[in-house]
Amino acid sequence: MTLTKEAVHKESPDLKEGVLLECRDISISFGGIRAVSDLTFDVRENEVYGIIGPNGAGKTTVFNIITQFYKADSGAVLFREANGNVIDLVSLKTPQVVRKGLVRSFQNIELIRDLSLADNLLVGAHIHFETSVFSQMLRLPAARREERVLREKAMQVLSFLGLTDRADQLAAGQPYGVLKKIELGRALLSDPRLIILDEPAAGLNDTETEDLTGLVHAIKKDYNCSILLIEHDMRFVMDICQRICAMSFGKKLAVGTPEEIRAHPAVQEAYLGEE
Ligand SMILES: Nc1ncnc2c1ncn2[C@@H]1O[C@H](COP(=O)(O)OP(=O)(O)OP(=O)(O)O)[C@@H](O)[C@H]1O
Repeated sequence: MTLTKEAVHKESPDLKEGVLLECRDISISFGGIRAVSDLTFDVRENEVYGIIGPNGAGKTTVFNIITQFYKADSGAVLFREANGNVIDLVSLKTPQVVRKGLVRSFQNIELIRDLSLADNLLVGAHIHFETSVFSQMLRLPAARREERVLREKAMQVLSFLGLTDRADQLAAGQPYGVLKKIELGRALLSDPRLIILDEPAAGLNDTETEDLTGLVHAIKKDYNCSILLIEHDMRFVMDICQRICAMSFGKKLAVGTPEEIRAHPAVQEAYLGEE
């Protein structure tokens, strides 16, 4: 029996129209510390959404809960798949979450210095291979075909990033801004529905940060995906996000547009200084 779209929705957890991801009442404790406490927020389709908060507010823990690296003590992480079906990610393991189109890029760049930028893009793409490890090892035709398609896709991503000229250059010795772009490129290679970025502007100079702002806008438009980010650089967050969730001590202080967050008294007190 084939299920109609309506039937799939009926059996799925409920998610508001236009919402891609919702963390619903998520909580987690480590020992006696409640790192995240009954937190609810949602990210819409094709939205850039920021999470801000002082050190230890629980931001990274939220990312770890979304990607199922940590299992929440309670709550749900609802996600709309490409076919419209809504699932609770809590029932999945991290690699399965990645296959659903949620990709995370880390604050620490993890590139292989002695590989070209193109090859660095392809590292990690193996998770999306359809062919078996066996056929990849034996380099059977199907595996070779798949590798060729991925390589072409990597070249498209490099072109999008403005790095075609550097495709064959080693990662070693590249400017930090270029390495950061390759990190982002890895996420793009996997047809993401949601890209999760941990402090993408950390360590970038002003020009590189401006460049990244343009790139995030272009990703949203050309790849038609959403971006969820943690960032301490307030100017960058305010420039780039449609909505922001401000956290403090594991709890939500406020959600709103950059203007609303900037003007929110509790947020001013917590992060921006009372002035
Ligand atoms: N695996 C863990 N074991 C024990 N405590 C943890 C663990 N992960 C996070 N915590 C605690 O949870 C709290 C929230 O940490 P988290 O790293 O999420 O904060 P953050 O907002 O990302 O901070 P920062 O901006 O400094 O990265 C902190 O008190 C931290 O020590």
